[in-house]
Amino acid sequence: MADPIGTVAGPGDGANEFVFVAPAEESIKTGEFVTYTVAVDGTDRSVIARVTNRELIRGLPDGYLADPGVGPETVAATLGASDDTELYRLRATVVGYYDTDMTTFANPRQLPRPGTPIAIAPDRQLETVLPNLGCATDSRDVTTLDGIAEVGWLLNRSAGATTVHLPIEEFVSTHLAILAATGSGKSYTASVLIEEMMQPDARASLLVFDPHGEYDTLAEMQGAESFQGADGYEPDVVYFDPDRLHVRISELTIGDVMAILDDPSNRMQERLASAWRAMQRAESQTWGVDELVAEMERIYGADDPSVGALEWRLRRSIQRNALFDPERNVPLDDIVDPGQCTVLQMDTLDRWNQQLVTTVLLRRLYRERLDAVRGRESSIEHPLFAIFEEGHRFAPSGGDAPSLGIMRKITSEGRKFGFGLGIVSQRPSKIDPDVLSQCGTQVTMQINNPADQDAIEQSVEAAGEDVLRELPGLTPGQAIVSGDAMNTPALIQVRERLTSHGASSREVIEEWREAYDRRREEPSRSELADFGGGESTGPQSLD
Ligand SMILES: Nc1ncnc2c1ncn2[C@@H]1O[C@H](COP(=O)(O)OP(=O)(O)OP(=O)(O)O)[C@@H](O)[C@H]1O
Repeated sequence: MADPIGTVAGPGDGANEFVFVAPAEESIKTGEFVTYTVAVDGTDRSVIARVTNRELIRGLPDGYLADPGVGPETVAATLGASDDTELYRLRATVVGYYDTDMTTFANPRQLPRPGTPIAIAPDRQLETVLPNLGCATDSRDVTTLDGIAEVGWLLNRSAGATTVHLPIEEFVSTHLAILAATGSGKSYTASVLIEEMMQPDARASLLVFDPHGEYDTLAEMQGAESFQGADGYEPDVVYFDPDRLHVRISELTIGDVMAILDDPSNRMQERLASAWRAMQRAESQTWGVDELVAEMERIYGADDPSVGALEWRLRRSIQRNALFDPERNVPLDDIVDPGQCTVLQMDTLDRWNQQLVTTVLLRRLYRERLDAVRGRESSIEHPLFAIFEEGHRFAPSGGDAPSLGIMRKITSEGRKFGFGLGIVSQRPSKIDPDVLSQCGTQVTMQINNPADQDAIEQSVEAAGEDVLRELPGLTPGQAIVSGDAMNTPALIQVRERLTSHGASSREVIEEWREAYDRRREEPSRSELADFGGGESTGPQSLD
């Protein structure tokens, strides 16, 4: 065991809790991982525990400290106190010992006895056992493993001392949530994970649904040396701009059309549904509003008033919306491929069109994955991972987005079909609770809003109360990682991106000052007029 830094004093309040005492110079922070040795069924086990609280139990008397002009060392020297005058009482919760057969933590079912020495858990041990990497020992060089994502390092340790790697397979198959207040580093962290998934040892097939155009700089991965494989691999980053995002009309369901037409009457619904079914049975699936209206007229007659009203609505809502097309859709072959990250740029589409294009695309992708897994012909023979910036927009808790149904289906069943979702959001309380609670791995960053904190507490079961208490105090780039990809939650500093960050907020003051300087350097209108330039109606026009 490493050098002891404290000694167990006795049990704590909770069943898994104990208290230990340590001198001040050890400066152990809450969230730190400590270790002790205990015999379990005759075998010595190295147990890990998380520090949850610390309080000063003996320090210099307040009366002496009241004078800010006198330093604590002087007070201590005056009192004849030695260096260990300050003592801390720390509470810790037992995480467990690493069971190499189960490759996760096991509960030792006993607390350390008073007097047991406590040490800081070694970096190498934590790197091996904190994330769910399935290691067969409790201390190995995890950097040599394939398919892992280096996300950052333990926050309580010095920069880079204890790196944290997440198993990519785990978070892509059981879904991921990245939750944080605006400006706390959500898209930064998502980009770090994307970079890791596009490395030569993972070669992921990724789709990024980007409503704000925040992922433009991922293109830097192409051609960058750190992304190149020995066999010539390099990631392909494909941007799909809004002009290329189309929904083929025949791919809409009758439910989508009813929602698009904004509450048609019962009579209209009946007419539309029978014509729609007839069109879907037709051999050619490249039909538009004209063909659909002709079918309704064939069934109900050209004079039918409901058909007339429907025609008007269909032309206004579908035919005049450039998103819908009788023929064109988003070719799946163009957007999914191993080693390819496709960014669907939706920034110029309104929210409704963003939801519609996403709904239809997700349904198609899901169907292809279902066919692939069931042994039927499929155009997507490999697993997929789709990331949603503004995730609450596509799976809102109010249930009013057409995309919600397919998002729920994929989060509840996608695992079986190799289709994972990553939800990025600044409003966890606005995400559908079913979708959020199905996200097996969570990266949670600074959150101040109480409603959002509650939503996290309810859905992110894996992160215990004591860890979630840290949320308001985090700064940008700091995160709690919990869930399936971890054996126990940990507080981390997310590493720096390899590509540059495209979503930084603008430096307003700097931009004002620069604009002011530029303006001062430009000759003024009257100066231009003096030189015979500009559009002055001054003396020259009088000539
Ligand atoms: N891990 C990190 N390392 C260094 N800087 C970071 C890190 N994470 C975030 N930042 C800084 O914080 C800023 C905000 O991050 P980011 O753009 O990801 O926020 P966001 O939560 O996505 O915000 P928004 O909701 O506005 O999109 C970044 O521009 C970057 O400067």
